[in-house]
Amino acid sequence: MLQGINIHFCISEKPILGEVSVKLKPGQFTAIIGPNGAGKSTLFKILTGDLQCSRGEVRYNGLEIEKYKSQQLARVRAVMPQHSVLSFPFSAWEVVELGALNAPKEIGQEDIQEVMELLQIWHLKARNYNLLSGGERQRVQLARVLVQIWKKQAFPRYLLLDEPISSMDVSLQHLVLALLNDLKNRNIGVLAVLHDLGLVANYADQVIMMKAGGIESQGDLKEVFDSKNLEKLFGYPIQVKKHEEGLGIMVHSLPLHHINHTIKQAQ
Ligand SMILES: Nc1ncnc2c1ncn2[C@@H]1O[C@H](COP(=O)(O)OP(=O)(O)OP(=O)(O)O)[C@@H](O)[C@H]1O
Repeated sequence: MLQGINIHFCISEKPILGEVSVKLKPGQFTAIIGPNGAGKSTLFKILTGDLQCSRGEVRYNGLEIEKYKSQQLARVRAVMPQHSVLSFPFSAWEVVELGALNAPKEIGQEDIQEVMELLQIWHLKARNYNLLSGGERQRVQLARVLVQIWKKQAFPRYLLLDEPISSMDVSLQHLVLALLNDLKNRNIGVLAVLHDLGLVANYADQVIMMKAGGIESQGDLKEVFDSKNLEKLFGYPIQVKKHEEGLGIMVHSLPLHHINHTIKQAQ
């Protein structure tokens, strides 16, 4: 299990996170959602080890993150940050290959090709990464972290992704989320910061709802992901409904002019 226990984080004595505790189980897809500035990326960076919390602790499979050597930690968790800037003109292939540096030795060229084909970026392999589109770059970065954890291991592992599909078109978003769901069978826990509530509703098992540096609710999607909690979280009317023909869950936010109209009618 990946645990964040009583995490506090301050910048120049200003609290950014206060008393945050989260649990991420292997074999589950957990989404972190919440309004802008809620502290999602800060929590994400603390869980990955990129930031140190002021108080509290992070544990991977029971062991404190500080006790792992960097190579050991790379075997237990792979991280895709929100932005990855490269100062060298690496090809897409070379960027994905970087994931193999942190992977067990048996990862081969055929594994890298398999991952790139699954993410539909094999044809981009020789292209300069910096000149790719936003959605193409995201898939290359995703391929890099998938390569890192591609080979099955006996112990639970974790894949942490900060807004991994924000630049992708709708068809690729579904392709990627379905692929991430398949990783659950490899005893991998997936944690993703996501803004698209419709996708969260249909792919996540667990949800962590964050607001103002704290956790509003967390738990099974079926239990916490409802209109009432989402309206409270975002301060905006949001409807969550089951599709009439059983084709998943639909999330709908009314356009602002309809809301203003309804308020005026009620006055
Ligand atoms: N280095 C920093 N210095 C000062 N304030 C910071 C710093 N990093 C984050 N913050 C503040 O901490 C709060 C949480 O930021 P964070 O990036 O974690 O939010 P978020 O939930 O990921 O937001 P978004 O949805 O907009 O990406 C924000 O108010 C932000 O301005």
